Amino acid sequence: MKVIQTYFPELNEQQCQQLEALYDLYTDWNAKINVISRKDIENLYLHHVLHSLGIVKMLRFKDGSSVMDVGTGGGFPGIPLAIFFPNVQFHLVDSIGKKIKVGQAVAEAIGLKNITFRHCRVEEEKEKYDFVVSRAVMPLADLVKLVRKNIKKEQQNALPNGLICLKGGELQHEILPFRNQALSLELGDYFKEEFFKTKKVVYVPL
Ligand SMILES: C[S@@+](CC[C@H](N)C(=O)[O-])C[C@H]1O[C@@H](n2cnc3c(N)ncnc32)[C@H](O)[C@@H]1O
Repeated sequence: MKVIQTYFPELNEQQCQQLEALYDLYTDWNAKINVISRKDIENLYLHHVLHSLGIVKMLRFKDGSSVMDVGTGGGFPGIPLAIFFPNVQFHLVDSIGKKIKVGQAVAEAIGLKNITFRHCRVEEEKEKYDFVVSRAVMPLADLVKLVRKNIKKEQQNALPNGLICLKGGELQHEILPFRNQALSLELGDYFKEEFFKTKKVVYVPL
């Protein structure tokens, strides 16, 4: 948890308490329904919470914005982002009902009010949002195809509406079709831990 406060000292007491509570909640839920690799639960804050907050380095969503997390699993990156941006509305979708149940239980336990959940495939979701976020769900080109319908026309943020993804490893070929519009950030430039050396945040306006 300390690592989160080191990089985001602006978090208030309520946000810190909510983040703090995640460890026990995910440890308990993960023992019943696997949403994080079991040996990785020890690294919850570094590998999952801080990684999710990497999206903040690309864009600070304006109050009143709406964001959909596609393939959220147990709530990443949606839950850490909903804690970080209490005045932004988040909608988390996943095609596996059991995983959505975990996210819902965690959000309820920490009293998150700015979050809704839906058990569905993103193909079925028709609502529109300012941004879509995602981690470890599908190749960029597939995601772009599926979520274009979910992006609002009206703009209110510092970047035009679009998709912001957390990606690892070699990305050149995935980004190629979008190279003229996409922006990518190396998370290693912001977070010094080894884990982030290969991690990137990619933005595609839609
Ligand atoms: C590897 S997990 C990643 C979960 C979470 N984003 C994380 O980083 O911990 C991929 C998730 O995407 C979901 N998923 C894959 N295709 C999907 C689709 N078409 N619509 C909704 N969810 C999908 C799967 O059910 C799975 O929970």
